[in-house]
Amino acid sequence: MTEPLVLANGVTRRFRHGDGVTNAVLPASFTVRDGDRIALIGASGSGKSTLVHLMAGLDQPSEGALCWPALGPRTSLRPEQVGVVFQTPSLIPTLSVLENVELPLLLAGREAYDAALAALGVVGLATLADKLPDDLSGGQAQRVAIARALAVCPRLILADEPTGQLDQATAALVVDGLLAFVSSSNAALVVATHDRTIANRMNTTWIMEHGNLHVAPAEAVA
Ligand SMILES: Nc1ncnc2c1ncn2[C@@H]1O[C@H](COP(=O)(O)OP(=O)(O)OP(=O)(O)O)[C@@H](O)[C@H]1O
Repeated sequence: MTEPLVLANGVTRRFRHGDGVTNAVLPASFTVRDGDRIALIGASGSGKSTLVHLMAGLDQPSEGALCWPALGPRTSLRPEQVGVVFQTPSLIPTLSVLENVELPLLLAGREAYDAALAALGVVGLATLADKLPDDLSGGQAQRVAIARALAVCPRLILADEPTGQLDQATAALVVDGLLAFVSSSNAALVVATHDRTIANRMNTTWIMEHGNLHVAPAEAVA
């Protein structure tokens, strides 16, 4: 078996504010492997985004061990090893669709044009390459954000409520784009979502409840 992409053992995240403390993630242990398709579901405020940020290396645990055995150290994860898609697409308005998708490739010193066009093709938007973000619908903009995260071919895609602002039909298209990519590359996908329809399209469901993560038993961190 190949090394896990993410390995967590007893990971917590606490936020202090004034005299109070929020336990956003209580001790959580889990593994993410190539090809996994995980839905992370739970009520608002249950800790999903906090967990996604930890898995992306955007944040660090208060306690516990979190590592990326197959990917390398936390500081080297993005954008090439781990692609992150947020609820709002945050495209650069003065760049074309294609240029937005090319950006992480150029920053990584890689060939950009063909890879960006291919990523747009995966999400069904190659014909919009020359448009500006303002010319796109919300769903199209989100699919461009997905193409931008996928263009570098990361082995792990983390999507935090990627369809939170979209109607059901558009949300399905966005998920089609994500699944098309992971099917073609064997990348792992973790999607935080309130939407059971989307969760049902993944092959594993993790449940967050008041900071408690319910998953299959995890491997111990060596
Ligand atoms: N930077 C922060 N500072 C203080 N508290 C925070 C911070 N980030 C998150 N929290 C708190 O941690 C808890 C979990 O928040 P989180 O955003 O992870 O939940 P969520 O399940 O993603 O919610 P939603 O579905 O509404 O996005 C909440 O009580 C939230 O207020």
